Amino acid sequence: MREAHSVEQVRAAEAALMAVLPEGTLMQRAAAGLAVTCAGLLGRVYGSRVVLLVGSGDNGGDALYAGARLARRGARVDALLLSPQRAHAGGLAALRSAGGWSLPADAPGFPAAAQRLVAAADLVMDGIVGIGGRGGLRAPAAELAQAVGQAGAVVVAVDLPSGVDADTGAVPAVVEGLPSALSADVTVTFGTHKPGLLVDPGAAYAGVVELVDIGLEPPAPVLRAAQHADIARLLPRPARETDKYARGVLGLAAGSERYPGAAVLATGAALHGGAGALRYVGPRAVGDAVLAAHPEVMVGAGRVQAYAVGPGIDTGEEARERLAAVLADEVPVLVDADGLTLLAESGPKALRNTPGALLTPHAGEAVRLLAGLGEESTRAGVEADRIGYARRLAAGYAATVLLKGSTTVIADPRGEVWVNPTGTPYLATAGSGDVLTGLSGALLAAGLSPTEAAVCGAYLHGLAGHLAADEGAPCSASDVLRALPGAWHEVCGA
Ligand SMILES: NC(=O)C1=CN([C@@H]2O[C@H](COP(=O)(O)OP(=O)(O)OC[C@H]3O[C@@H](n4cnc5c(N)ncnc54)[C@H](O)[C@@H]3O)[C@@H](O)[C@H]2O)[C@@H](O)CC1
Ligand SMILES: [K+]
Repeated sequence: MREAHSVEQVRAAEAALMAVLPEGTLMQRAAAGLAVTCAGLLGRVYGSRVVLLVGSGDNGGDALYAGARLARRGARVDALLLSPQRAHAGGLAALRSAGGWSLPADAPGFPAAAQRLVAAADLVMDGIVGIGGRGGLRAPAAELAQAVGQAGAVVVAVDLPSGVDADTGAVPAVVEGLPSALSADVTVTFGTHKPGLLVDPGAAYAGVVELVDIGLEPPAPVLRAAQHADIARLLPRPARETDKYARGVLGLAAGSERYPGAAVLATGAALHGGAGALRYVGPRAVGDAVLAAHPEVMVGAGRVQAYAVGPGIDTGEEARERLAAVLADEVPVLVDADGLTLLAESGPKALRNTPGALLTPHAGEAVRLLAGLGEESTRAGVEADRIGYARRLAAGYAATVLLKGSTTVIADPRGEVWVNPTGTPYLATAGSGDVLTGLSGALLAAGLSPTEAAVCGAYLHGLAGHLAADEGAPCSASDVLRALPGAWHEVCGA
């Protein structure tokens, strides 16, 4: 499990540790880990060319001390001092005594000289700002970031890519064609992950994230991201004596005569979700289409362990009755798509008899659900603060909320938040949500909690998206569906 802590939590944990350690210990631990990663990326340190982008705070100090370690091993290290008067004094002295060079930003001819050094570098270390950064890159850092992007060097961000908001992953808009954040191949982060490394757009800037343990003992995380092993532990596996009913039966109320495809896709995905059986509940003609595609499905109402309701059911009176019938069954329920639009009309009271609910809105549906709580919002507002809105919805509806998007965020009513690390833009395709609903619904029926079903469903769905788009070709929701068994194999080690 990857865990992320807020800047405030990191600062508090750092203060507690610094109170009992000799001064400078934490920075030395950070710099040592950073230098090891950089040396690994360089392969041969002796004779390599390393450029440090050094800002005015301790993030620059980390870069300078790590640069000193590489210089001692024979690398040519040049530090570009973006705030020459405020560069970390101890770090700069260490670099110089190790044989490294520095070039202050106020030196004559700095821009051209700095760009030449960047163009010739094997590795660039971004120590402009870390958790103390506010807002995006400014001149001259923004010009350098552009030069770094055009150079062939490996880019290593120190703690987090400069310009990325550590707590939210937000990256300010591009100004005058210059990047507002540095794009890294590898980020070496200290003590714990920062939320901005796990949430887009920040996550996309961070590249591969490596964690260096510096001994921090932070409290409960503000954000979690599951890994293969976490998902493998949660996924249902049939025991020897199990029968199909013990494995869980999912009731699926999806599709309408207008949108039969949603039912077929959701059913197909549910058959790959680990439940023992599936009951389709809906119009006769849609049931026939479902049966034609998936003969293993039972058609018609009956006893189920969980329901998934909503994709393609439409929003008329008949759909309202279907949703009400599902919610009256008092089993855990997943509500998606049209089901969410209808739920938003009645607000959280419609879920009062439900033992556990999972809501899976995209940003537009989230706006409707928020209106059901009496809160006005916009799509853009939700996109810009995904974690905050997912939390508010989870608390307001007393349900787990899976907010779909470039980074899918899952919040539970207690305020715990997960981000899904496996997403891909290829999943932004018609019917993709129906696949997620069927899959997560089946996991719910198999006995996972709404939050576990959301975390595992989003994870497998994302992996399947990657597998389906493996050749870089656009894929359809049906391709994602076909890739689901491959995603299970990947997670469970086949
Ligand atoms: N907190 C910890 O536990 C540890 C922190 N360390 C390092 O210290 C960093 C935090 O250091 P600081 O608190 O000094 O803060 P930073 O070095 O992240 O940045 C703060 C400095 O940057 C300036 N600044 C802020 N936004 C800017 C922008 N957009 N453009 C240009 N300059 C900007 C500020 O005026 C301030 O001088 C961490 O990210 C990490 O790299 C490590 O040395 C080890 C331990
Ligand atoms: K940085």
